[in-house]
Amino acid sequence: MLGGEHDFFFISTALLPARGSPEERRMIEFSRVSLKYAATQTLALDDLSLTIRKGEFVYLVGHSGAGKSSFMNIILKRALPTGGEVRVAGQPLSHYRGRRTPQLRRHIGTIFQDNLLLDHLSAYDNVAFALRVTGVPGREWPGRVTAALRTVGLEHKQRTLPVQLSLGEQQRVAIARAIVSDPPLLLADEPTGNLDPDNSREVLRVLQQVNLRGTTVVVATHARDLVETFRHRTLTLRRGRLVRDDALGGYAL
Ligand SMILES: Nc1ncnc2c1ncn2[C@@H]1O[C@H](COP(=O)(O)OP(=O)(O)OP(=O)(O)O)[C@@H](O)[C@H]1O
Repeated sequence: MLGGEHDFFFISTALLPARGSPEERRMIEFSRVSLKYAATQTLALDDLSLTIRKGEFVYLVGHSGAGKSSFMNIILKRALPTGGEVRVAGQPLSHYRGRRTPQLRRHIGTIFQDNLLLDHLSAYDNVAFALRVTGVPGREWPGRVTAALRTVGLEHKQRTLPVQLSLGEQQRVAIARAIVSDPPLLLADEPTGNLDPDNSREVLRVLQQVNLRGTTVVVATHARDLVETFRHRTLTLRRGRLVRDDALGGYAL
């Protein structure tokens, strides 16, 4: 799948690395990136350099305030770096200005804590909503939505409203919504924040399954037990700097 159907991410070819080159296998590249929030003069990211390759599953860990959400927000262009360069799928983020910003976001699935479901829509309609906003033809919705809900084990709850679902189920609907458009990149910020251990492990299993289908997955988390149980490369941030990069995983805080 990599390099196949995910190629649609590569919009402008003029600026892109040559096919098959090491550069082409990179999904996220931060080169000496800084982010200072103007209002508070907080240096949230400090000269941060790192690379995440296509198809990787990576944890981002660090104490509260270490810069994990800021890292995600830069990738989504919710925050602009005050220094350095960021590339996503080989494309400099500066390429996605103005009306191109939605093009970028359309190809990145997000699972954020504040990513609430729409209360008045069923699980099915919440997931279909993601296809509607990305312009997928209506005839494709039933098959894709059902498949996404099946992936998260909720095929039988398609017509259920969020209020009638448990927190864990709601989180799984949010995951289905994030993966239904088959994004090449999935960013999850504390995806198990409000969940009990069983539901947290279930969410991790689903994210791993999505990763096995070719999606690059980045998970920011405080959940030490999950990082230790489901081992993947783990990047540790401290005060906006990368202080550890453990290829074999492990929680070193
Ligand atoms: N919009 C903002 N304006 C000003 N400062 C901010 C803003 N967002 C974050 N910060 C500050 O930037 C630093 C990094 O915050 P960030 O949210 O990236 O950390 P985090 O690692 O995600 O923390 P947590 O684990 O608590 O979610 C913190 O000092 C925070 O107070």
